[in-house]
Amino acid sequence: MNYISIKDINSLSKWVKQAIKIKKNPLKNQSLGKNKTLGMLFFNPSLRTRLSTQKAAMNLGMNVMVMNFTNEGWTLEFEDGAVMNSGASEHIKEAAEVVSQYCDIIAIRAFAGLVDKEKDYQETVISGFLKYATVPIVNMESAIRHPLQSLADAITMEEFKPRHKDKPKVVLSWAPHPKALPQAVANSFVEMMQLQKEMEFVITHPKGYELSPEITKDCKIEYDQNKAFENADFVYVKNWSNFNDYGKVTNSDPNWTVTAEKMALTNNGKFMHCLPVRRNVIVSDEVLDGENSIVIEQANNRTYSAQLVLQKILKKI
Ligand SMILES: NCCC[C@H](NC(=O)CCC(=O)O)C(=O)O
Ligand SMILES: NC(=O)OP(=O)(O)O
Repeated sequence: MNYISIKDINSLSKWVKQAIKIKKNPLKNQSLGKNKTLGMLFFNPSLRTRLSTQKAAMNLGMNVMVMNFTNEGWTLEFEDGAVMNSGASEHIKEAAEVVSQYCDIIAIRAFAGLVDKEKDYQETVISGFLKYATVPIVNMESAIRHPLQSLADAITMEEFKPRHKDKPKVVLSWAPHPKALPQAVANSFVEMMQLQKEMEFVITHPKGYELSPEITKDCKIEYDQNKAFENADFVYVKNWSNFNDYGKVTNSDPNWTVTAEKMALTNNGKFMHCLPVRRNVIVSDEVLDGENSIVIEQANNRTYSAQLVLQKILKKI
């Protein structure tokens, strides 16, 4: 079993319930991972994913090895048949198979390059590991997906959803950012929301910032952010760079920053963000520090999302 996308989950509601159960007693399965090794490979920076996944593995009694490829690993080649006479030192064929000798599960973080859309949307790095590794693979944010995040988001929404409402309203809102960021978090949030039967879902972003139609399918898009926020129970905020004009920042309109005035349009809505977040660019201090901000609980739930995934894989190996 691999965990590459939220679609690897057979029943989201069951998984969310199981994760909430783990949260109540996280050390219950401390012998499940005994003498098993998790290898965590990072091609990009991380705070939450690195520590929460490591913590999850420790809760299961696993050993953990972390390797940072940004400055420690050999540069890898992913193309079959490449003549490796410049740049990359090692082919993914050997690298993935070698890491598989030392690890029982391999977790990988490899962001989108945001230069070559086709390469990114083919998931070159994680697909290379899937092809050549001989052990299960866990996605810690690939070019186009962040399924450990969206599982933690689902857990958090289950904990905070208003109990009196049949169909809570959830809004995914784009917000400005100075740098070009991947679409992965937004893509996975959308894919997770498509599995939520009991929630109303709206995406809001400036015109031209549409995510891949293969991801959003028939999701409702509302270009008026204020209108989208009306009566919302959860506002999930994230910047992503342009998918059409690929990887470009074509809009940095501060009117899209989430402020207390905008949150006042909601149904006492909760503010969510995967973090790290740029204060007073994505969201005002007032909202982020306010009592409806649930970003810290979201980050806390990353441990239980990772622990559930590792637990399920460990039971199969
Ligand atoms: N893993 C959570 C988000 C990671 C990444 N954010 C960032 O790179 C933000 C960096 C900055 O604000 O400089 C993203 O959007 O995919
Ligand atoms: N939310 C998240 O994945 O954070 P890190 O990038 O710090 O791991």
